[in-house]
Amino acid sequence: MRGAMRIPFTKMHGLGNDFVVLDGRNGSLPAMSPPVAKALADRKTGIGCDQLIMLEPSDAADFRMRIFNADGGEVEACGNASRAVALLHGQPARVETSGGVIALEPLDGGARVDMGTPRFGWEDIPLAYAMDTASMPVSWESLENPAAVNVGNPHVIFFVEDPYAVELDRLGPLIETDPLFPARVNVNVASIADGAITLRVWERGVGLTRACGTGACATAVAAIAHKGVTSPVTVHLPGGDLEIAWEQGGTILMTGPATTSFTGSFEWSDFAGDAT
Ligand SMILES: N[C@@H](CCC[C@H](N)C(=O)O)C(=O)O
Repeated sequence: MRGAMRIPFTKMHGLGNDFVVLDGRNGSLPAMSPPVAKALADRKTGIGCDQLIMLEPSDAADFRMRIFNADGGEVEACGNASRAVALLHGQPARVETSGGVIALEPLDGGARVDMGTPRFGWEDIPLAYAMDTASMPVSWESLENPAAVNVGNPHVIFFVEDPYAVELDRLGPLIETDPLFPARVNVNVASIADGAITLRVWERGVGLTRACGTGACATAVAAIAHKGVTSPVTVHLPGGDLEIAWEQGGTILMTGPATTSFTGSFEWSDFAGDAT
């Protein structure tokens, strides 16, 4: 068993989607694992967050960002955390994620992030079998014919009259875990009015969040590609607004705020036990 090891953290959020960020860019931190991430994310017995973000050295970019959902699962991308990390880093950077290399540009009070190129192939989402991802021939009660887009992580998008009339807390988990999505999926319900998008998201591995950056990117891309919406587009989320720009064949630019809430430290063995 190791001796005491105190780990500093920064608590941050993007539009109320909140993160515990552990800065191991100099290689100083012990290895993160799903059970430790889940314990730290617990809002009653841990620090509490939607995503645990671990920064590590990288051979492919300026540093690496690893993303763990509150359920402990490691995932490929997180738009809001990317802006938070841009704020923390304080200068432009290329960042390796398991969903691809993204580019951060800090702005006053937030950041612009190049989230890379969206993918539309059914194998890219991934789906369990071939189908049209512009209007999928599937439904869950009143939610039907979603679009699917992978923006580093997998999303389905239902365009509806009123996203706030959808029982997303009940339907979200059914869709997230449907066998059609072998990697599970993030579930977006959106409406379009006056050239802008209103969006709510059931996040894979978390549940309802106040905002989802990749959800905003995926929904904006689907709206531009399939619904005639013009880029750039404002996406209204429960926690606030993001601006998303995308042209066919190009990369997605996401602009929005990020905030540091507080800093602190914890004892590694309180969360990792004897695992290290
Ligand atoms: N909150 C995030 C998305 C985090 C990952 C997502 N829940 C997944 O499982 O893919 C964002 O701002 O993009």
